[in-house]
Amino acid sequence: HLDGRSEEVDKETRSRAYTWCKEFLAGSWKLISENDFEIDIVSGGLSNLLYVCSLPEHVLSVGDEPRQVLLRIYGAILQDVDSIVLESVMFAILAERALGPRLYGVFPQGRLEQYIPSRRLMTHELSIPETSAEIAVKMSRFHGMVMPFNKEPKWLFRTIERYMKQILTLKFTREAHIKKFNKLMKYNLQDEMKILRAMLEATPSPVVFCHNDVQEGNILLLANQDVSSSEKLMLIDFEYSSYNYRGFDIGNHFCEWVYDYTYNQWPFFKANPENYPNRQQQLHFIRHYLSEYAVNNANIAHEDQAKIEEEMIIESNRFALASHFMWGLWSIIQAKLSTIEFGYMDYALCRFNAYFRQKALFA
Ligand SMILES: CN(C)c1cc[n+](Cc2ccc(CCc3ccccc3)cc2)cc1
Repeated sequence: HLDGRSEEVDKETRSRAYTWCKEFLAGSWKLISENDFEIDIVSGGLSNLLYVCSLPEHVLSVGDEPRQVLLRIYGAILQDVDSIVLESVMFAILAERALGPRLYGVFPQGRLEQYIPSRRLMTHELSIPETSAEIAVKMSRFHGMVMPFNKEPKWLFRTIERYMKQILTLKFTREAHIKKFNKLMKYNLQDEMKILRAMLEATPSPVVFCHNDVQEGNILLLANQDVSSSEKLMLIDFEYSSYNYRGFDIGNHFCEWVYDYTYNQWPFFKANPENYPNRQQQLHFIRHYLSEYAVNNANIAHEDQAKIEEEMIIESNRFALASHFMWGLWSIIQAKLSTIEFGYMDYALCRFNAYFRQKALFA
């Protein structure tokens, strides 16, 4: 946009947004005219459309109404209604417990959220010690929450089984896909799924409320926080959160140190396997994760603490296998279904190669 103005928001959206803000927000939002109402596009993704709505400078606040809000309009990809309901309940509870953005309005087409001046983290920032320590504490707080959802740890293998079933029905036509798909099928993934399930059933891991996608794109770096603050980050995007094994959230996060999704040429991701956290970096994360609990039972003896840390390293690295396996399957499906320009089949191959390398180390 040559003149630096953000792209125009279409009239229809503008007027719906104005009405939602007028009806759901209090104070000066009721007093402004549609002309005064300011709205800019934040992201026009496929799943959700995001806009920032603002009061104009010359309109004074009446009370403590927010001067800016994030308008989320649920995208064309109609997720089933009950997953929207569940996700909205989850978002509202996390908001009330200050573990996520505030929630100002909920309606069938979308919702009004706190607009948080921030940027998303980049892959290379995950390994910065202070950043990694704060991610561990935020994950630990997330895991400490009691949520009104099913507490049976079904999500992991139900999801893997669902993806596996979908894959068996897929028919690839593009030559490039067929070659890679056949390579993947040589891995005999159905037998491998049984081996993985047996290994994880033998790996104790507490069932907690997991985020399930703690990657750089889902971690906000809050603006105007001073550098030394340990409250600089916020976990967002809870659409895949569920009760699940603690080890999955930690192991999956460790895997995400390797994959940079901002690579701007084919296959649009860059894998750096050498970036997977080493033992010292894993211990750093796990110690900060546990420090959140330690406040409660400070009297853990030194050697017990060392034993707990050692077991968590094994637990996390075994569940990292489930992350490779699940997102590898997910990516094969996306190679068929998605219209986004991304090397999903290459990504799947990458994750399964990592799976077999990691298995040789930690199985
Ligand atoms: C469904 N879910 C919670 C996940 C699915 C896949 N992954 C791994 C992953 C993450 C991001 C991507 C890249 C998606 C993308 C596609 C096009 C352009 C930029 C990013 C691929 C695989 C994590 C979580």
